[in-house]
Amino acid sequence: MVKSVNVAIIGSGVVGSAFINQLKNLKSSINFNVVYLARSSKEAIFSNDYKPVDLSNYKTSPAQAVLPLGDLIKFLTGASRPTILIDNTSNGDIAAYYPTFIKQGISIATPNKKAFSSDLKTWNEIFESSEAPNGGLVYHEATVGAGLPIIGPLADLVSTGDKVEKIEGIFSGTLSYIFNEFSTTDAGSNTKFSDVVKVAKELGYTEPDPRDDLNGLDVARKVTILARIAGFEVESPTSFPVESLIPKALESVESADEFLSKLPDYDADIQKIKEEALAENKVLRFVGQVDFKNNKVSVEIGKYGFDHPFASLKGSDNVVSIKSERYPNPLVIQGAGAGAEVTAHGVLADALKIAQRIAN
Ligand SMILES: NC(=O)C1=CN([C@@H]2O[C@H](COP(=O)(O)OP(=O)(O)OC[C@H]3O[C@@H](n4cnc5c(N)ncnc54)[C@H](OP(=O)(O)O)[C@@H]3O)[C@@H](O)[C@H]2O)C=CC1
Ligand SMILES: N[C@@H](CC=O)C(=O)O
Ligand code: NA
Repeated sequence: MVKSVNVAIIGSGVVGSAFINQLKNLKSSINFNVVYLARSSKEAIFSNDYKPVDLSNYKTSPAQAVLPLGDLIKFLTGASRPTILIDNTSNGDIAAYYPTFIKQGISIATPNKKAFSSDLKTWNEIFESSEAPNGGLVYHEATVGAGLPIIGPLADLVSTGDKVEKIEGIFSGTLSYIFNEFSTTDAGSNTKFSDVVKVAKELGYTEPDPRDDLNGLDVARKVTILARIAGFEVESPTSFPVESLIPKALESVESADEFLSKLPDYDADIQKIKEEALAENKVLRFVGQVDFKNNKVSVEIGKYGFDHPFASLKGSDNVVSIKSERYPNPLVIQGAGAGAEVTAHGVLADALKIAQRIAN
């Protein structure tokens, strides 16, 4: 008999629409029955008899108001099959509801960092609920380095007894792209910082509001997640030093659009820092670090010599180096760390792993 799982998808933006497309073309022995699709924060497609949502025309199909989260849980647990919730939003309220979903036996696959990088209490609640009998499973590989295999391998090292000493890397696809384009070894380059920020947004690398990348918080969230997996009890992503690239005068600007329109006025400031680095034969890179020996977690802009591996990164590449007892020469993982397709495949691969464990 063919095994099946029910799937509820929230969000059809940059990552969500790529996810839906990949799911539509998935060849699997397990049947993924999409019973709920919130295509925006207002509209959802579902029917009370759990009829599969037609993914070929979800953008135009008749829709209803999205279900409040409590009602969504009732709807999903009312079905006879196990359910995977795919949260393709960056919404904090949905993230705060994860423990409730999991306690009700609903599994989660998501690229949304919010739940895993807020307070430590929520982190503990999520994983304790997941390990309890009948708890839902939780996979979140795409919360760090998009589809790159970082969380899985790090968790495997730790669960088999390795001791992590240091994790260091470039964890933002957006900031990698921006600095790879803006701060190069080429003294003749006249690329403007604000122009590259706009391109990074157009390419789908940024958070819905690019200020969440530029203020360092997105990197701080990823560093928090990796530190916690490695056993470092980080209280929150604001409990350690995080450098921001937002000009002081623009900190209180209301909208992302207004911020982007005013950013060119401050190009000269970051241009000066770049030129100072260039005079020392160095480039600027935005780096996160967890250093167990020195009990230090940090997120900051640094200067790196032309021959440093960070200096030759391309595009939106992330690179993470994990130094441990077993890997005194660090384990290094590198590749595209943002973008619709690479993120969606990370989420879909997680959904497949869950389905293989729970489908019936
Ligand atoms: N883009 C990338 O390269 C990567 C993204 N991620 C993560 O993936 C997630 C999605 O990012 P991205 O696709 O770029 O973001 P988008 O803004 O493009 O998409 C978010 C989607 O979620 C919807 N949404 C928001 N709140 C709700 C809600 N309460 N109910 C239903 N739908 C809702 C939005 O609808 P509406 O427009 O109506 O608000 C929109 O469709 C984020 O958590 C991000 O951090 C992770 C790795 C890489
Ligand atoms: N905005 C993020 C998206 C992935 O997490 C980034 O640029 O890395
Ligand atoms: Na990843």
